[in-house]
Amino acid sequence: MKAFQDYYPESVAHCYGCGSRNDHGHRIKTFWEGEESVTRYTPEPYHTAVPGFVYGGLLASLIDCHSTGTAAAAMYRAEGREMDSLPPFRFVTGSLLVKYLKPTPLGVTLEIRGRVKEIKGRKVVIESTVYAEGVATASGEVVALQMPDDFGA
Ligand SMILES: CCCCC/C=C\C/C=C\C/C=C\C/C=C\CCCC(=O)SCCNC(=O)CCNC(=O)[C@H](O)C(C)(C)COP(=O)(O)OP(=O)(O)OC[C@H]1O[C@@H](n2cnc3c(N)ncnc32)[C@H](O)[C@@H]1OP(=O)(O)O
Repeated sequence: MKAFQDYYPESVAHCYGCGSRNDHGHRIKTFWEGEESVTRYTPEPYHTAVPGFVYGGLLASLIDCHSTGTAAAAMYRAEGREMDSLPPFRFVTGSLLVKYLKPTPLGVTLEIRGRVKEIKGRKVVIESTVYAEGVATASGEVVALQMPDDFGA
């Protein structure tokens, strides 16, 4: 089964969090499970905050890219379109709010689960939660915006 990120065109697949063409990045893979999107990721020992626990910046990065990918996939779903149909939906992060609920242990596979909170025009709001062995350790809200044609101009 193809992940959301496998549909990103090669020309924009360089993102540190989710680009398949970034050898140094996290290269997350996200899939639908019913109404929720799911990413599974196992942090490396060097992703340490204090010994035994995951660095919060990594968790923010995972929530960010999990949520922007979910935003794009949700927009395709809302319009009843296949994810390889044109024109592509490209989303960037407008805002990212992370709440660290409990220390996140290293050495286990994390599960990030996302839900669509709102779709309005070019804006999609996604709520995502990080689970470690079934315990919610961080939650986030991402406002994702369709990338303007003049992005970076
Ligand atoms: C399933 C996939 C299928 C295939 C997909 C195909 C292709 C995918 C292609 C590429 C994927 C590429 C990369 C991977 C994806 C993500 C990468 C990870 C995330 C990042 O690492 S990405 C870098 C960090 N990111 C930036 O570098 C953004 C810099 N910034 C801007 O480029 C503009 O600032 C922008 C575009 C954000 C907004 O500009 P704009 O002109 O479009 O906005 P506008 O004024 O029209 O507002 C419209 C509505 O958004 C609300 N709104 C506006 N700005 C907001 C904000 N900041 N926070 C919260 N809400 C905001 C307004 O309040 C209004 O809301 P309302 O309608 O409710 O009033």
